Amino acid sequence: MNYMFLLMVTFKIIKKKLSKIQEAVGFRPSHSCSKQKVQSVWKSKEEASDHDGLERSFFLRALNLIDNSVALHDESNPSSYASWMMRHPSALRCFDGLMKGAIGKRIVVFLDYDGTLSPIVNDPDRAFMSDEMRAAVCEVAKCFPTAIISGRSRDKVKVFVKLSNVYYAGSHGMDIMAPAMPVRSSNSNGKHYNRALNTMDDGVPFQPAKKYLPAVREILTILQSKTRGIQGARVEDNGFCISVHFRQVQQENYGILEEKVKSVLENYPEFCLNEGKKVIEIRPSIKWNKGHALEYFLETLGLSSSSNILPVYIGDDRTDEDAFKVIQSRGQGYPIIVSSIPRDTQALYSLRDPSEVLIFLSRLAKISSSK
Ligand SMILES: O=P(O)(O)OC[C@H]1O[C@H](O[C@H]2O[C@H](CO)[C@@H](O)[C@H](O)[C@H]2O)[C@H](O)[C@@H](O)[C@@H]1O
Repeated sequence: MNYMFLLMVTFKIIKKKLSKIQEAVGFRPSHSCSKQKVQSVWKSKEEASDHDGLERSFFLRALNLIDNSVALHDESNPSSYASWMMRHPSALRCFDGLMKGAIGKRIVVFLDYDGTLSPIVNDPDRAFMSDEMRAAVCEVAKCFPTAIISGRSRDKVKVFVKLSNVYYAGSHGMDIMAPAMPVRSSNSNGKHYNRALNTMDDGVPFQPAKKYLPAVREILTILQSKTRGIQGARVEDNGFCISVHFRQVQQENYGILEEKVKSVLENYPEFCLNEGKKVIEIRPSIKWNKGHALEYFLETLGLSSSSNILPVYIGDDRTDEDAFKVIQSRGQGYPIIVSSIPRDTQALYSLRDPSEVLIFLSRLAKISSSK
């Protein structure tokens, strides 16, 4: 009796908390997004993840709500997040179905870093992943070939992840350390692909933008000096790409910063700009992205032409859409977006935030070890 009462009170508190968060996030239907709206949606997500994400995750974890679809149902605005979730259902809610679909197939796991394995934070140098997350990724990698594909430099993401049994690609896939030779896999015999990868050999680098490296270095130096006067602006060396962060820049200086970056790039026509989460990303204009990196890994793993492979890709950023598209066009695999707001995406499934990614990965590892 007391237990029931306690449970009801806790549930009410959480419901109240969640509705406050939903208000703060300002859910909007994705189908009616104009360019302007898309930008403000991104802004809302930033605010939500910065202020409310951790608190909400704490509450969900405290209740051990693995399937939170009920708690997330927005009754006052059924056309927004709830309808988006109908089109991009929770990968946790669908977990059993997804695993049924994976029987007899070889799962290969691809993970983005920022916003997926680690929460978005103000200081890019402090975007640490939790020990829990590291352990979950490690367990997954023992069961399935696993690669991290990040916009960061490969070295930096490796320093954050600190695992030796995963493959790494940095610079949005332009710096890959791939398996030295196709990995021979055991016949899955109708079971999940569970070839353990306990250690990683040195691998072979693949760097399709290598010839642009001297220009990247030049641009980096120029940008560092040109943006020095803008308080909060930060230039990050991502190997073959550069990030100019404006998360801590006063809003009235956004335009000035953007103009400076654009003026530098006028002298480097072979480079292009993309906007990420409060970051301008500069990269060589070559036809190579996270989707190509995914295909490259499959190729070097010796799995590319296999009809029964099942790539699972989890990511939260616009650059991850290229990988989602590849999975969609292969017609095999699970593209999963990490988002707490409706977004236009090629992903088929969703997870709200890194805390849900953690639960998903933990379940994935358990499923395999229980086979
Ligand atoms: O492909 P990713 O691994 O997701 O990398 C994309 C960018 O992630 C990082 O920036 C983002 O996360 C930071 C830390 O949470 C945050 O401060 C920043 O505002 C976000 O944009 C990274 O620092 C960038 O270089 C990557 O391009």
